[in-house]
Amino acid sequence: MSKELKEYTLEEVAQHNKEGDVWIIVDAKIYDVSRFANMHPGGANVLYAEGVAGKDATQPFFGLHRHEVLLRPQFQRLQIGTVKGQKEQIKPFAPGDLSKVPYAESSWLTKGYYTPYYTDKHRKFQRAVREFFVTVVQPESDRCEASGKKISQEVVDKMAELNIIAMRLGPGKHLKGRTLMGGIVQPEEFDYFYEGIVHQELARVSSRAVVDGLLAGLVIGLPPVLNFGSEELYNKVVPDALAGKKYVALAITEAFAGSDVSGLQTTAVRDGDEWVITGTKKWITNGTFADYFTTGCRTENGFTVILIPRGPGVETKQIKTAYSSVAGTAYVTFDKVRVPVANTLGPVGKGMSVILSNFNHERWMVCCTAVSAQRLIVEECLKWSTQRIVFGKPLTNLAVIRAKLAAMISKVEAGQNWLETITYQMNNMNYAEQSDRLAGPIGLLKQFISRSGRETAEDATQVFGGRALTVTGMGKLIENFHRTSGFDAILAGAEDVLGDLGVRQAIKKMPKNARL
Ligand code: HEM
Repeated sequence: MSKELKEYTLEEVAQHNKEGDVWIIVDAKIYDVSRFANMHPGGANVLYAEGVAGKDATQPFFGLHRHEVLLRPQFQRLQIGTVKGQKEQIKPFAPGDLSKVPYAESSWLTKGYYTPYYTDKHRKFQRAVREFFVTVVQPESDRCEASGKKISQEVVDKMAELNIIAMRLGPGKHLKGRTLMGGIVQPEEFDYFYEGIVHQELARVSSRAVVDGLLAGLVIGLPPVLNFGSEELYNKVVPDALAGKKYVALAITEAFAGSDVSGLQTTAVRDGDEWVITGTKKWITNGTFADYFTTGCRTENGFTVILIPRGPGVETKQIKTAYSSVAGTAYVTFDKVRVPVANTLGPVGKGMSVILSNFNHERWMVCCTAVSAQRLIVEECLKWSTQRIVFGKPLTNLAVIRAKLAAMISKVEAGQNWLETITYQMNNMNYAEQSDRLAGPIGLLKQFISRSGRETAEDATQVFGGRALTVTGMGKLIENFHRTSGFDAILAGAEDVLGDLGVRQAIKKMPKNARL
């Protein structure tokens, strides 16, 4: 703040206690709200009340506002001084800083705790990623969550510069020769723990819809091109996609069939060197702005995946969903779209294995973002229940509130620890081993995390009360999480189906001679 701030005694502040001349103290800072009172969203009279006008209103203030209110430039300007002999206690975080609230960070990021998985390089990487997300992505994320507009090209370009888009696809040949996060980690060292950090940090600063809007379609739609496309197709599509210049969506689900991929009705009929594709796709993340659609099609001898560029015959329509339209969720129609046969991804008729190969990574990614979003809710609830005074005491004095906190902390810690065990397995297994041994555990983990998320959303709503029902204000993160955590239970495979998959895989592996 550039203007000179004077020091005043409590007695001096107390003189300014009436309409037209009101000062208040919040955390040792003195605000002249005389002119602001009539514009105050909470009304003028609350500022003239006894115990507020001319007084230290820190406690009631934090019962009604998030700290960020005071950091907005238009309100910072209201500060005229500080209280003599007092120092502010509630300081904003520097971008990149870790929270000191218990359980607000994973244990590997908490001072005094140890980890078998992460190194100091992971820590350095995490700090850089958080700093970037907090300074560049978060403000844009907040804007786009509210407006429903696509994330700006400027932010996408900055992400591409650091190769964050490429890193969201995990370790692999697509990272070769790239400078990752300014060179903190070399492409050949980049493991799934690094990738997990990117997903988890993204979910700390973004709503569920923004996590998806920030090119989640590409993260799930590009791997079939990377792994199954011809070299020519790879060169045509991948560099532009990873540079954030072209967007990709995975177009599998239909109104006719979701988790039951074999029931799809979009058809591709061969005509010389071209496929002619007709059908519709629903719930396609990033579909409204995608340039390419990695599309599941029914072909003569089975199911085939084909990359369809946006062009004649391709139409996309925004679907209104419970979360923000920043995710670009679309209804896509293909009307006799002609695509070169060279755009086929994997063998004709063997598309199921192309799609299935994608699922584990996608589900693991949802586990990363979902568990991180839950952790943020735990932090919100811990902060709120210690600062909120009811019947003269903090909310944490109530055993019923502490029981809710215990439940949500246990769930997030269980999810995180299981996630890290699976991530470690992914680092040590080749692709075939991962498919064989991890599809079941990842399905079960995703079921556990998404179910825990909804339970935590319910508990958090009870902790925050009415504040959890408004889109802005104290409980805004709880409201958003409560409204959108259900997406984790559906996208990338419905929760119940995935739980069942885990059990079916286990049954398949039961030893023939196992008996009680
Ligand atoms: C520098 C001083 C203050 C500023 C800049 C300020 C600003 C705001 C803003 C922006 C809101 C809208 C809600 C939000 O965005 O969180 C709000 C709401 C409100 N404010 Fe203030 N405020 C100040 C002081 C106070 C004080 C001292 C009180 C009373 C003790 C108060 C009582 C309220 C109430 C009752 C609401 C409505 C809360 C709700 O809808 O839940 N404000 N204020």
